[in-house]
Amino acid sequence: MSVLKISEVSKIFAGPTVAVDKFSLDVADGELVCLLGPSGSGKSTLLRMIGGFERPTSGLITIDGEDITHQPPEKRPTGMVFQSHALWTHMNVFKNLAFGLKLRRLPASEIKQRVEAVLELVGLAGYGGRGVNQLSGGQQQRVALARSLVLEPKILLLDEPFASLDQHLRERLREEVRDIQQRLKITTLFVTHGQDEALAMADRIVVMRDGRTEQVDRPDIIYREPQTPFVAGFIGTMNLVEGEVSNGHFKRAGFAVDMPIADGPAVLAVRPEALDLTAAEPGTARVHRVTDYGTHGLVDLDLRDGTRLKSMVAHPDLFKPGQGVDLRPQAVSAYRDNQRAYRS
Ligand SMILES: Nc1ncnc2c1ncn2[C@@H]1O[C@H](COP(=O)(O)OP(=O)(O)OP(=O)(O)O)[C@@H](O)[C@H]1O
Repeated sequence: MSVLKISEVSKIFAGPTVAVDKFSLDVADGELVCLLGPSGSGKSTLLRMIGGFERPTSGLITIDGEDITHQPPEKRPTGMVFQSHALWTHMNVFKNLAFGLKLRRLPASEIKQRVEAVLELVGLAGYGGRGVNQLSGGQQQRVALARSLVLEPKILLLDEPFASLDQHLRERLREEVRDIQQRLKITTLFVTHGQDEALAMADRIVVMRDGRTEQVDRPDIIYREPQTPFVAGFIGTMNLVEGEVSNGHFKRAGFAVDMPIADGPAVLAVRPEALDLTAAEPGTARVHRVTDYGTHGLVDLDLRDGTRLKSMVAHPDLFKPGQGVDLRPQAVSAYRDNQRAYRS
């Protein structure tokens, strides 16, 4: 059952800049959807329109069937956590969380009980009396999350909430948020430009480009079956090779792959882990560099025209710079302009 329905929503800023361009999406109850895309692709603008902090130029947003397109933020059943958490520094943690509940005129005993429960949920039990400035960055971000959760929103909106934190803490917090989200079964939209974050957390990923959807799918499908060269190049490491298809073969500088599509220019996409190497002289390609990561190796290699590819290998010690290799791609996609991927 879809809870949130975004239909043909656009936002055009003066300029004019089309930040979001006829964007549509249905989000199911309890789902966590990541909006992923490069800087300027319209992720934050879209989220802000759902939260009521930006007015759509056109289109419709409904929650549980109710049109909320032009409702002010405080009237919507949404809670938003921003990158800069904007906690009230003159109030302690408890007061930060209690504020919104007081506005709703809840009895003091219920406020206390709800604040304590949510502090427990975000791993900050007993921190109510602390000043906000006495907390670490990660703890402040947990308080910001708690401040949204305590109001029991129907939909949680997170706009790069961990962007200012270091890598280690970011990974920990995203696991915590995923746990909390699943425990509460709260429908969540999460903006990030971290692909790892999206792959690790999301039920579905929306890859955005220029205010539009490039692909919406489960993370594993986005990774394994990117529908466009843009998605292929944006998520994970991908070898993208421009070449020509003729007589059922894709060709580039002596590198040939069966590709039973019509003749013409095409882009071939193959993941490093799907590009097997065997030693061969002179071979189709030459090893440029070998990097041993302990668990696996990465071989940088050059086709005869200098096109650089990457291959992931189990035994990096088998390869040396300057050595010739043949390439055996296991799973490839090929793209034509404006067409869906062909896979073999
Ligand atoms: N208030 C504004 N006035 C004018 N243009 C704006 C405004 N806010 C955003 N934009 C423009 O709209 C486009 C989308 O911006 P948005 O912040 O939504 O992208 P984003 O994908 O969230 O980027 P980032 O990852 O850098 O936050 C950009 O071209 C941006 O410059």
